[in-house]
Amino acid sequence: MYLVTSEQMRYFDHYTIKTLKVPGIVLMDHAGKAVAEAVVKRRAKRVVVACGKGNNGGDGWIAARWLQHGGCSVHVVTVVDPGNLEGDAKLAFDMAGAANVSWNIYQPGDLGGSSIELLVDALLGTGCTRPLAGVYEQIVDEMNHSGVPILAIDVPTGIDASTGEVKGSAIRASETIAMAYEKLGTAVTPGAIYSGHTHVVDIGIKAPLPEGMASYVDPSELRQKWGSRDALSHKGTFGRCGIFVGHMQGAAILAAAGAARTGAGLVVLGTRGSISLAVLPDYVVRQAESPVSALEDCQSIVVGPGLGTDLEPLVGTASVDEMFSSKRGVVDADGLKLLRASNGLRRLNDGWVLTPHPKECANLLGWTTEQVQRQRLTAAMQLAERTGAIVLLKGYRTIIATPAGEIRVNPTGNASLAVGGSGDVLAGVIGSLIAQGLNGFDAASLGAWIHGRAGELAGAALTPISTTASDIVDYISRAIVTFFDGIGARN
Ligand SMILES: NC(=O)C1=CN([C@@H]2O[C@H](COP(=O)(O)OP(=O)(O)OC[C@H]3O[C@@H](n4cnc5c(N)ncnc54)[C@H](O)[C@@H]3O)[C@@H](O)[C@H]2O)[C@@H](O)CC1
Ligand SMILES: [K+]
Repeated sequence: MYLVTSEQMRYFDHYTIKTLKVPGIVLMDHAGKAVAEAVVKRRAKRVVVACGKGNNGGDGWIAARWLQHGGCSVHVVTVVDPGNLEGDAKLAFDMAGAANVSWNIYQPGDLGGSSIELLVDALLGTGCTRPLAGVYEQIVDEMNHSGVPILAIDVPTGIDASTGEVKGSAIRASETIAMAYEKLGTAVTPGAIYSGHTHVVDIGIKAPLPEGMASYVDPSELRQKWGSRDALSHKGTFGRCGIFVGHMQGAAILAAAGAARTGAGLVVLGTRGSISLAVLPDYVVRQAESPVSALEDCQSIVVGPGLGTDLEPLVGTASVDEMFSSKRGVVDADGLKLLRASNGLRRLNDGWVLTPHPKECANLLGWTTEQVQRQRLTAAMQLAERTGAIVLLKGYRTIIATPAGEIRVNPTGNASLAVGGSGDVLAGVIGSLIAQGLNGFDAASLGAWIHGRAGELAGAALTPISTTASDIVDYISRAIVTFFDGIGARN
């Protein structure tokens, strides 16, 4: 399911109107009618539509006309004098006016009526380019404080439709009706939190799609790239995934369990010391002065889970430098510190996947954690560009970015994943997929999807409260079953 930026949406609108000769007002009529249908589905009878000055406002006027046509009690509050509307928005107002839709120019306090059942946000859409101020800020704050559910047209007002940034006030919608495509800014946080449930409606827009469009992680696309196992396969077919084992061995063992459950032919634990866990029948343990040499023959290496203080002796060593230059794998947790300490933020190849949480991402970029959380998409893209690696920025709606600027957003996962060790499991899952031959982008995307789905399933069975990282490992198999069935997939 594609996710589009404002600029891409403008191009699609333009192409449909200019090349396919579909008048803009026809598209707007489909948009407004779809909104009216969504309102009717919610059984709301008394509705107020708040309209702005652009085409998003035009969608609002059309929705109001259709609602009136269907017998709903609807009223429009507009922040601009309709006499100043232009183009299709003006036509939309004329149609609503001819149908006797009631309206007034917004005055603070207008939305206090206790009988309103639903507010429709048609203030700003993909054209919102700056923080809200003045009357827009006033009406948005009043709508948010009204206690009435809000249905947003296309994008909640105040959200940057391309990046998901919220620079000031913004509508907190319970539902968003997106025209033609969901906007990237409502798929990633913080924008996603403001959008509620997002539905996409077809309004007749069609255009050639540019290469490398952003999308949700899509099982139907990844199913073609992973998972088929014929009868002649053997453990060598599915790669060796090496895990660096530092002194916090539990974390590395969780990564190893994630790797094994996701199908690596062999999981190799490389350690400088001894491994105290008595029996580990599923893994090969190799001891060597340098864990890098112990994992020399592995197709992927997971560096970080549980590395702890074992990090210092590795910093700046030739074997670590050589590993980052020539190998592929996953760098997580303390591995990210090792990466930073070894020649600064060096350039890697895109067979490496970095899996920072927001604070680790902030440390790598020299930002604050709050800055990363405000600009998650930009942060992930910048880190990928600077390092040359794939970046998976953890958190709700995990973002996966390539150095070339490609983006995927993971739709799976819930609060069950917010537990110690969960990230170690994810690192192992991705390392395993790289060992099996997936490229870094696909491995990170599929790994995030499987890990998130395993968390959802574990949480559903055990409650998110008592789900542990080991439970997430135990549910990986069931997540893989749903991956192949399409159950639980967003699209
Ligand atoms: N033909 C089309 O282009 C179609 C557009 N559609 C709708 O139109 C929307 C995009 O329309 P527009 O490009 O007119 O954009 P908007 O309706 O989002 O508004 C843009 C206007 O608001 C102003 N503005 C930007 N940021 C502001 C702020 N913070 N405070 C106050 N004013 C601000 C801009 O200067 C511009 O005048 C989409 O989101 C969608 O809802 C749909 O009806 C489908 C067809
Ligand atoms: K809107």
